[in-house]
Amino acid sequence: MIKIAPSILSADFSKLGEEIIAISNAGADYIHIDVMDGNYVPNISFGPLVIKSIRDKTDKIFDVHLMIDKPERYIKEFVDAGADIITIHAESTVHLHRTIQLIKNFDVKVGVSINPGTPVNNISQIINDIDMVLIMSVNPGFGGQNFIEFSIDKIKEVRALSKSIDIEVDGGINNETAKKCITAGANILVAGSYIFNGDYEERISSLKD
Ligand SMILES: O=C(CO)[C@@H](O)[C@H](O)COP(=O)(O)O
Ligand SMILES: [Fe+2]
Repeated sequence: MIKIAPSILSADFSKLGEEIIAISNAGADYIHIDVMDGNYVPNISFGPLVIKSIRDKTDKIFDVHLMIDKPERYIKEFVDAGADIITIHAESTVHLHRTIQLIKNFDVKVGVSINPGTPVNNISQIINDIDMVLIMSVNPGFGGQNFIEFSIDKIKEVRALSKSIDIEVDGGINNETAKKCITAGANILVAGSYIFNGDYEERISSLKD
């Protein structure tokens, strides 16, 4: 089953609540929430207070993608804000294994993401401890970038390590790149600009098809 996770980074922030409701009604499986600290990535988005304020707009899974340095400092805040899945970057913490255990101690799922320049090998040691691998198919920080083609090989590599793990792909996803990702073994697709720049329902079903 392919799941679609619209990234609200491309939503209209002036009416975020309405956007969450619209994207949920259009068939989103997850709501992908990009948290950026202006340090780990060269952009600043929003934090737990904003997430909390939209939590009651939908029952969909809140898929929180933390692009922040030392995410171990804020896990409790994101759990309290309503995160269902918390994904941290392998490059963002010195103590990856410890931070994974910290997240697992709360009742939420844990994902680990790797940037385009990070080899899959960097997460082979912890892959059996986590629920999801998030392959970044652009350099993190901004929506609307072009898909990096070698991400396809990385998806295949992760799928070879685990038949059952969730593999999410994030960055430059459209109906063409989606096909390649799914064929390579991904089962969750994040899409921001592709979905929010069109008819939400049509775009979500074109990704699923
Ligand atoms: O995490 C990120 C960017 O760092 C993403 O979730 C983007 O928001 C995806 O945007 P598109 O590439 O689909 O426009
Ligand atoms: Fe993301």
